Amino acid sequence: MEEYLARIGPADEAAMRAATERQLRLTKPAGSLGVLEELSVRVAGMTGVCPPAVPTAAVVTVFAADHGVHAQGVSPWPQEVTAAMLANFAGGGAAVNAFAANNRVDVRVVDVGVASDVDELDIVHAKVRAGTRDLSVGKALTADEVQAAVAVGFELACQLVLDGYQCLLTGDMGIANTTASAALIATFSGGTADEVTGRGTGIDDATLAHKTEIVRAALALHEVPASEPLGALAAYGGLEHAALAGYILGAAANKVPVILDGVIAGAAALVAQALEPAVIDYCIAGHRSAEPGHAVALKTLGLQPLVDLDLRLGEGTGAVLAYPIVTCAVRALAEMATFEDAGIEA
Ligand SMILES: O=C(O)c1ccc[n+]([C@@H]2O[C@H](COP(=O)([O-])O)[C@@H](O)[C@H]2O)c1
Ligand SMILES: Cc1cc2nc[nH]c2cc1C
Repeated sequence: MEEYLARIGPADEAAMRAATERQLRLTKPAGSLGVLEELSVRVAGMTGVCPPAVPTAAVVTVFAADHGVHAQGVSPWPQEVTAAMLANFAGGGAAVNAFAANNRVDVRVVDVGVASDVDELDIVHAKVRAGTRDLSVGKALTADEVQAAVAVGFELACQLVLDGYQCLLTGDMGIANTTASAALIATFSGGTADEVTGRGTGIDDATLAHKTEIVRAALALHEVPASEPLGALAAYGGLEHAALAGYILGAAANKVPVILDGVIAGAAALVAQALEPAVIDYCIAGHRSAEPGHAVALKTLGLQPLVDLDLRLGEGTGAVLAYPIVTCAVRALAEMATFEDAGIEA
């Protein structure tokens, strides 16, 4: 872990200054591209280059895992749906596949902790254990399991950058993972169980009240302070959250932008931020999920979401939807004429 964190430094100030100055010379009124201007400056800072290369090679990695807390009746869906959806991702039939095809984003699928074995050839088999233990009765993971899952995400991010990807997107699949997300978000934001617990895939009022009680009791049982991010992963899981935290750290270590999806990615990013605050310099919030804990997470992360369309699917759909906004922002900075080029008196 120390070795991973030592590789992460803050964004490049000189590249950001150059990008801010270049934005003023492009053929448009200053500030008229709104949030896209700031986004392009941030990408210059991440990559250390002005103007940065347009990140046309992008990949969304869907980390999948199961959750012992499913036994408490916190999700309306059977656990087997996690494994079934892995086969669907591999077959190209999920929403994330459709969005990715539309936006020319590659899809990688990783089994980091699915309860049953998925035999698909087209997925990365990196199972740390077959689902977490129930976070409502004890620790979800051991310290070694946390470390192993973080390493899966970090090492994969490094490999993807070696493969030529210039932008990494987060995705997740795991029935019951909005419960673990809520506990993690409460830990790092200081929010209450009521504020961070939501309907996930879609539960009724009675199940929401029960799920909120599970989160409240788990927070009281484990009492992990925000200063112990690995302890929080051990207490609540999940294996996909740990792998996502590693993946986000890996993107930052390689100076590559990482576009975050919804509430699961938000929870994982909070873990990464607690481990190394500079990681946020490399994070772009793709969207704001309808799950209430996500807005709380984004506030603590200090990130403004690019898209807000009431999505609450996961899989990386919100990140893939936001990706062309990122390429437009960078392409404008890189390819627009300056007033000088165009012979326009500014
Ligand atoms: O990305 C989000 O913000 C999001 C919000 C609600 C649900 N999900 C997805 O739904 C699953 C978890 O929902 P649940 O109700 O089983 O906890 C998991 O596969 C997530 O990818 C994802
Ligand atoms: C069908 C289905 C697809 C999903 N994709 C991400 N989470 C999901 C949960 C369900 C239930």
